[in-house]
Amino acid sequence: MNLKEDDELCRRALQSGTVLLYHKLSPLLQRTDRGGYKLPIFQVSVVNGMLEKLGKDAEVINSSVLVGCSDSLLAQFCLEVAELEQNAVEELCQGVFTDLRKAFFLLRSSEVPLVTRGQALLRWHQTHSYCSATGKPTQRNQAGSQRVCHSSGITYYPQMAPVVIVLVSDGERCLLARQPAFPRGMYSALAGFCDMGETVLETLRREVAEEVGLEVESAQYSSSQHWPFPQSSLMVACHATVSPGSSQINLSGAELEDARWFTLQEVQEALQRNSPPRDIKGEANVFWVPPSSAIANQLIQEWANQQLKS
Ligand SMILES: NC(=O)c1ccc[n+]([C@@H]2O[C@H](COP(=O)([O-])OP(=O)(O)OC[C@H]3O[C@@H](n4cnc5c(N)ncnc54)[C@H](O)[C@@H]3O)[C@@H](O)[C@H]2O)c1
Ligand SMILES: [Mg+2]
Repeated sequence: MNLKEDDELCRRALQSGTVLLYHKLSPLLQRTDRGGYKLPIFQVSVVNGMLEKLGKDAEVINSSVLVGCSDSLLAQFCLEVAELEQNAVEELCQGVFTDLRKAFFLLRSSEVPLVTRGQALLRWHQTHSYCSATGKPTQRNQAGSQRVCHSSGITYYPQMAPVVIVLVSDGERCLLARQPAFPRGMYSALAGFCDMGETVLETLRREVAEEVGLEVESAQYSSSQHWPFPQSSLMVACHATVSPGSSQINLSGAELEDARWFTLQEVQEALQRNSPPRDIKGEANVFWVPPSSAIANQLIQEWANQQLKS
C-alpha cells in the first residue's frame, strides 16, 4: 500500500524490483526446455541493460506500473515497450510478445493472474491519459495506481466492470453455451455484465432469463476472478439451479449461437481434453471447455465433483 501512496519509496522499490514486458499490450513469453511457455520476470538491471543496448533513455524504466509483490516481497512492475523495436527486444530478451488470449492457453494457471493484471493496468493508463471532464492530460503517480487531472482536481483509479458468470444445473445436467466468436467446439458457462445498480443475484437471474429463457430457482456464490477481456472485469462466479420440469432452453438475442444441456459424462470427457484439443484439426465439433485458468473451468469442475459425490 505504501508503494502506491509514496512516489519516492516506489521509485526506490523499482530500482531493486522485477519487471514484466509488454509490446502493444502483448506480454513477452519465453519457451521452456520442455517445449512449453513461461512468463519471464526480469530484474530491473536486466531491463536497464536492454535499454542501454538499444540506445534508449534509462528514464523509460520509470514508466513501469506497479503490479504487485512477489512471495519474497520484491515489488513487481509491468512495462509497455511499444516504442522499442519489437524484434530487437524479443532477441535481447529471448522471448516472443504473444497475444494475451493465446498466452492464456500457453501459460500455467498460476502465471495467469499476474500477466492479466499487468495488461489491464497498462491498458487502463493508455485509455485514461486525458480527463473526461476537462479534456486536459492526466498525470500518473509513480506506482501508476491513479491518475490526476490538476485542472479539475479529479482523481481516476483503475476500474473493473462486474460480470456474473453462472453454471446452471437441472440436478442431472449442466447448461453450457457458445458465442459465435468462441473457438470451434468450445462451450462455456453463461455470463453477463451487471447493469448499473443491480445486485449479483439480480444480474444472474436476468442474464439466465435473457440468454436462455430459464427461471433460476436457487443460486450460490462460488468464487471470483479478474478477467482482462474486453477491458477489465471482475467475474463473480456462481452455481444456479432450475427446476428439472422447466429446463426447456429458449435461445434469445444474437449473443449465443448455441446452448445445450450436457451430462456428467460429457463434461468429464471435456475436462480431460486439452484446451483447445490437439486433435481438433479437421474434426467436426469436438466439445471442449475453457482452460483451467478461466473461472468457467473451475465452475464446471466443481459441478462435476458435486455430481460425483451425490
Ligand atoms: N473467465 C471466464 O471463464 C469467462 C467465461 C465466459 C465469459 N467471460 C467474460 O465475461 C464477459 C461478459 O460476458 P458476455 O459477453 O456474455 O456479457 P453480456 O451477456 O452482458 O453481453 C455482452 C454485451 O453487453 C454489453 N455491455 C454492457 N456493459 C458492458 C461493459 N461494461 N463492457 C462491455 N460490454 C458491456 C455490450 O453490448 C456487450 O456486447 C466477457 O468479457 C467474457 O469474455 C469470461
Ligand atoms: Mg452473455
